[in-house]
Amino acid sequence: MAKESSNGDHQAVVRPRPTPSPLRFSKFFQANMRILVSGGAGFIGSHLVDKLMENEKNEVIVVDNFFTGSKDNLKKWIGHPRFELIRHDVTETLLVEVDQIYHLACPASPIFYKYNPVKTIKTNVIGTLNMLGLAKRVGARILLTSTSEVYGDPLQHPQTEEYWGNVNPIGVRSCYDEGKRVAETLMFDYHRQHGIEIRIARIFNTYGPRMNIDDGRVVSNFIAQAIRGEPLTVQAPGTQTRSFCYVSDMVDGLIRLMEGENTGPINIGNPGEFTMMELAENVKELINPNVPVKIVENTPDDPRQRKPDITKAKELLGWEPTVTLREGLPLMEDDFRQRLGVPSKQSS
Ligand SMILES: NC(=O)c1ccc[n+]([C@@H]2O[C@H](COP(=O)([O-])OP(=O)(O)OC[C@H]3O[C@@H](n4cnc5c(N)ncnc54)[C@H](O)[C@@H]3O)[C@@H](O)[C@H]2O)c1
Ligand SMILES: O=c1ccn([C@@H]2O[C@H](COP(=O)(O)OP(=O)(O)O[C@H]3OC[C@@H](O)[C@H](O)[C@H]3O)[C@@H](O)[C@H]2O)c(=O)[nH]1
Repeated sequence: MAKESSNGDHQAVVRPRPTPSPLRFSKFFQANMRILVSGGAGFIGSHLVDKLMENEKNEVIVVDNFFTGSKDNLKKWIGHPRFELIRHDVTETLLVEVDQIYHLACPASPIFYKYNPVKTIKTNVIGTLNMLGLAKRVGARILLTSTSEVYGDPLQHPQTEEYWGNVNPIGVRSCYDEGKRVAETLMFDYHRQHGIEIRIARIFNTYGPRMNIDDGRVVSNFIAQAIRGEPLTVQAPGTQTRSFCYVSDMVDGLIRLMEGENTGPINIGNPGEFTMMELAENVKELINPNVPVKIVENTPDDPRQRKPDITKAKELLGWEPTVTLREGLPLMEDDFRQRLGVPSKQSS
């Protein structure tokens, strides 16, 4: 049933949507788009919710188990008539009626996804199965936030979507990277077998306000350390690279992917590439030149280089990032200073 289109996208014969509820034919019915965001209390999810809520035609339902997310991230929407927040673990089934599903639920920081690896796999596999089952039942379009980690420790640089990756199946990161690879497989199998409308975003390292202060990822660690006047902990050797995307650019890319006609997978990330030593130098220069850099031990299987090829995103979504690292870091600093209660020298 599946066809390959000229741009290499897979297109299955889309099955007809289930008949809408009779309420939809009522003259009083307001034809809103009802959108489910799993993991919507987290970092990227809560920014996505803010953007979706700007459109008065959208109703947003967030489900989250609050493992790494928090109600605080959504406090401005709690009680809003177009918004609902449900404490729910995606490894359990969910019965709601929605038109679109953004499926983000999954811990993203290595220290959190390694904390309970079996649970991380269950979230990726059973959680994605449950979301796909829901999409199939109600005829919703579903977007999965996959990751650049599906490329593992990449032997191709920069990474294009055609690259199949170099992933350790039995390592300490496997619960996450192999989990996301299975999640992508499930998405395509539901698409080919059941005609579900799918979208897959391969997200590269994203940063911005609202990241947990103790999230453990490198940008949040360095900014919190610089504000507190502590050494910046560069994990050895410090020559490993990452490409950092500001969260507003990411949200824009995710919505374009959902609204467009391409299944993906599509890389969404900022191609600006930095070594961890260069990132530390930028944070020092912009936030606190007095903090030292301290080389600390790394963790197993840390990818040595990572940079997205975003040709597809540019061509198919008309998307490219607009916020540079040096513009984004100070925006995140303001948010961290507020939450840490440490005003900048100028404002104190
Ligand atoms: N931020 C990045 O750099 C990045 C990069 C690649 C992919 N991603 C993906 O984007 C998504 C969001 O990442 P983030 O950075 O916002 O992380 P995050 O940890 O801030 O958000 C994840 C959210 O999912 C919730 N969650 C976790 N397990 C759940 C479960 N079993 N049931 C219900 N809710 C659950 C958490 O409580 C949290 O609110 C994740 O799927 C992640 O894999 C993020
Ligand atoms: O304090 C720190 C933390 C991390 N690092 C280094 O910074 C680099 C980035 O580490 P992070 O923990 O921020 O994130 P990673 O790139 O390893 O993984 C991320 O990849 C993409 C997403 O799927 C996830 O958000 C996350 O898994 C690594 O090389 C790590 O060794 C430091 O040098 N110091």
